[in-house]
Amino acid sequence: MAEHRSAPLVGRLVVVGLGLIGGSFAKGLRERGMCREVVGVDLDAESRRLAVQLGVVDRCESELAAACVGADVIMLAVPILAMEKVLAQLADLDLGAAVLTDAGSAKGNVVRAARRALGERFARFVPGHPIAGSEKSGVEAANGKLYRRHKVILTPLAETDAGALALVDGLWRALDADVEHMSVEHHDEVLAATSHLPHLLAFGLVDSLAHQSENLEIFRYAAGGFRDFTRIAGSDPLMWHDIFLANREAVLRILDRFRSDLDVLREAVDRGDGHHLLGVFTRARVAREHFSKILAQRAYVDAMHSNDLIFLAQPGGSLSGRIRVPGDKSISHRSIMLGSLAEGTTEVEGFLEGEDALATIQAFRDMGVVIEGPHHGRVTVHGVGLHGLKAPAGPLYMGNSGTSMRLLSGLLAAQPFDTVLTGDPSLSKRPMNRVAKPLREMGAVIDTGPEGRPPLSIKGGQRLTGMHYEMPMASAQVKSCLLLAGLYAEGPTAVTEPAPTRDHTERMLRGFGYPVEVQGATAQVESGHKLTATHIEVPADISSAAFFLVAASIAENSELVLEHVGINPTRTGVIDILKLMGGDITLENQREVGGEPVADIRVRSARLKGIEIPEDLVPLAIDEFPVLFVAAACAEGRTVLRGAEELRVKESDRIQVMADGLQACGVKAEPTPDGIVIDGGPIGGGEVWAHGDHRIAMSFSIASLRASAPIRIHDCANVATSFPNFLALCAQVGVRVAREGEQ
Ligand SMILES: O=C(O)C1=C[C@@H](OP(=O)(O)O)[C@@H](O)[C@H](O)C1
Ligand SMILES: C=C(OP(=O)(O)O)C(=O)O
Repeated sequence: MAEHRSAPLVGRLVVVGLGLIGGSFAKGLRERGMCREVVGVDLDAESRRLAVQLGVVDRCESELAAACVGADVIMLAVPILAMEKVLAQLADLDLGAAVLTDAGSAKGNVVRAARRALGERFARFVPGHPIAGSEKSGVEAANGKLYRRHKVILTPLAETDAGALALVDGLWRALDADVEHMSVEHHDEVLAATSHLPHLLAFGLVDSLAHQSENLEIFRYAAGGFRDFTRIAGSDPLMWHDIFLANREAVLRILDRFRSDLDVLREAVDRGDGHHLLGVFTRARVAREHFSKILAQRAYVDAMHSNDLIFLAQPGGSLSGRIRVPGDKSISHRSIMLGSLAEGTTEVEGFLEGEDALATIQAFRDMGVVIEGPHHGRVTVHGVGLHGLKAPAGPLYMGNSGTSMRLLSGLLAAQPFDTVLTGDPSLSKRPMNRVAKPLREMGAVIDTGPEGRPPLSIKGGQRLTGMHYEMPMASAQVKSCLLLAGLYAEGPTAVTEPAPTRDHTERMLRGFGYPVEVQGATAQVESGHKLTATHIEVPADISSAAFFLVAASIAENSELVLEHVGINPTRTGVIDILKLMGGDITLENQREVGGEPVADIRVRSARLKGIEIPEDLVPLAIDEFPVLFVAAACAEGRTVLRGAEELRVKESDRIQVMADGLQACGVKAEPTPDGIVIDGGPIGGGEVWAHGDHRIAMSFSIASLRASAPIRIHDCANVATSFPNFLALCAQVGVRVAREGEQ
């Protein structure tokens, strides 16, 4: 590959210290033609000889003074405790307008030394730290690409010259590093925690075991954990000795904090407190997975590309086979919420391992609940009882999940501690007054962002009073929110809905032994009872199955069985609507599992026709409309939807976004304030935008089955919120959609 070359940024670069770090900096800039000349200085003659031989530098000098003549940039890459001496030597030289920078792993002491030594010239010193260690060392290991996609932290001070900073920043960027600027203090704290403390523990553990063991015999058995944990104890002792002396204050602060956590762990082991241990271990494991993802992304996601995950759907195809789509999202959320508030241990099976349900798990972990899993859909929730939640350390992040935020707001309004609920950009646009207002009527103290949007700040320690609330819109989230608040309120809390909505909360409360009275459109609870842990089997999500119900209906020669799908009558609107359109759908093997009806659903290709969708079916199919619009586009004649304004406040404005996408594919689709009018006809290919809405992304993937050319769908990452294995199941049954570039 041709090396990327540009006009030289600097005339003469001097690199002091030709180890891995300095050598790689010199070599990378030299290879890219960023300097007219690169001069190396090192005390070691062999390093100097090798540096020239390996093309790391143009020439070498043994004396600092000789090397620095005419220098434009001087990089100090010497051991950190040698920095002070080199800086003092530099102070005696005439450096003209040269810019100085360094690559030391601790910044506080280098900056102090530089300020002392350089006087006026301190403004031309740009402190830096490339985070790119390697087990290799020495100039022989110098690698011009070492810094590619690695973080480089610059810690400029108030007096640092802006031009000098821009120059050093530009050099690192020329090496494809991700440059960040932060304060000296922040740098040293962060590095003490993420790098210095782990090294101290690794060195300390190996040494401690080595001198305790009489004959070192134990190391013969020290495979796995020991080897992994102590890999970094193989690092350069002299270098680390320097780092700990240089960053002493920050290391001591983090070490003290860790020591007190370690004491708590010790006490838990001593007391046989498995609950505490499990709490620490499960939280740590999730945190570790989270970090690994962040780290992996750094390695694979090119900074040039944004986060736009594109699905490319190829035209045509037919479906066959039997599949089970992932667990029901609504039921998964509730299993964690009620399991956490129950007394005893709740086992959940079939749990949705999608980001929305994981956000709910994380929120309860943040409030001190020990939750094991999910592992292959199994989750174990160690309930803390209705009054056992603890104050979280920071805001609870709900990601993309409206259900998490709205249901939790009811529960949190009644807790003794304050909470703040935040979400991603999509959730941050969604209306929260629908829950905040009635909760305030019950005595809750809640602040929202502008126009009733997140974040929600909920004040703890309020006494809630039950009430009878007539909901202005048919929303299971609002109903559930108020019922959860009602578990803590004085007197009965009743909610009347204008039309039936999903009743998973009512069913599951009963499953946990909590009395719920339902009369007609009104559900009522009263405080003073308790939840008792139970076993929950989550059926497959009919909202996810819906994509395949439509897919197998519109694609020719298709027959598909969707196994173990939840067919709670408050959720089956999609089946009713497809049947009204002429769909060939049969329910087999109907049964009840843990209080929820379940069936295998067989669906075959059918000639669909347009219909006027009965308004009473709207709340029963609320999440399925995006894909039902695709069915309408493939149907003969006109389909009209009314009374569905709620679709405008989901993860996206689903009426507008679907209309835009269908139109882009040549379909006649006219949005109305509360619905849409779609005339069935041919579907072309096209470029569409999912606007971060999982259901839009999946709907256009399905539309491709009847398209005449590929459909390119932008912004699909959120498919993982509800249906993480969507693409794999598509491939399994014959829908030809994949991430762009992976076909
Ligand atoms: O209670 C629930 O689990 C849900 C209720 C519905 O929202 P609304 O109550 O806002 O209609 C639905 O759209 C959402 O996906 C899940
Ligand atoms: C509306 C949805 O979810 P939520 O409100 O939980 O974000 C959905 O999944 O379609």
